[in-house]
Amino acid sequence: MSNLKNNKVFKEIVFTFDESKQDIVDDILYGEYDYYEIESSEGKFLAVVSPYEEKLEEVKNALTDAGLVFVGYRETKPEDWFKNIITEPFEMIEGVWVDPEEHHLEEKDGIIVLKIPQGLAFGTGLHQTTKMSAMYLKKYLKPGMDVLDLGCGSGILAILAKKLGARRVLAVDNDPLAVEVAQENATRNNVDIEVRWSDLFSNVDGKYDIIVSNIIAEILVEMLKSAKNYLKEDGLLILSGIIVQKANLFEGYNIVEKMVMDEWNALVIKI
Ligand SMILES: C[S@@+](CC[C@H](N)C(=O)[O-])C[C@H]1O[C@@H](n2cnc3c(N)ncnc32)[C@H](O)[C@@H]1O
Repeated sequence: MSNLKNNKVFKEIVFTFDESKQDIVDDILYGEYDYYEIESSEGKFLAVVSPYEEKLEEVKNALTDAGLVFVGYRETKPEDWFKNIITEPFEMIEGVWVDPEEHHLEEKDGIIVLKIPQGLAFGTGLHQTTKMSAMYLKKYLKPGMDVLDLGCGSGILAILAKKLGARRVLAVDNDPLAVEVAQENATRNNVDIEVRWSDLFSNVDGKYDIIVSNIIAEILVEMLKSAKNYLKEDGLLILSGIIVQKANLFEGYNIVEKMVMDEWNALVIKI
């Protein structure tokens, strides 16, 4: 686990839980904040946590404007923050296991094991949007391909891409903490991938057979405007993190394939 977590206390904001607002909540928080339900004797609550305190104020206002009722602040240590999260290995998608706590699973008979501890970056392998991206990587990535993971979070997809036989893998994120965590996870998984800070393509070089990007719909649409410059001929985009209501933002693109899990869409696009 990142040394950034040691002894650190994080601020959390707590709201009353309102199931009817789940889509709005996902739309505001997805990809940038950790958020989870708390059950207590007084009912259900929604807690939002971020290593960046100033961002919490912004999100507090956005959620209040969306009609959620703010209850108060709490302090949480990573041990508490992560305590509801799975520590046992689990099969993220067929043939790909995630081992959060070094259980030393063996990679045999074509099984891939990703060692990804629960951490401060998104990408534990539990979220539908990560799973759909992983399924498409498994389907479309052929050994020797070059892959860009744009918005790498924990680095889970970049590490998977390398283990599926990719040649060059570049993983970028605009959150410095994610860059640090992804670097640590690359070392932990003993894979040779490049990890660096980049806001969309600002620090990306080269051309790729596959660009995989699991970010919110609006940012993906922005990304698509210049994606062609970073794709090889016949290159593909694997996009995920698209909430169903925003799928229409991708009308007009050449959609090769589409998958839906709960309220999330993933698309394979050719441009
Ligand atoms: C939903 S997480 C995806 C993490 C991981 N790839 C996965 O699929 O589980 C989205 C990531 O995109 C990053 N991100 C958001 N906007 C970005 C931007 N403009 N440029 C680069 N990364 C961005 C966030 O910091 C976050 O780590």
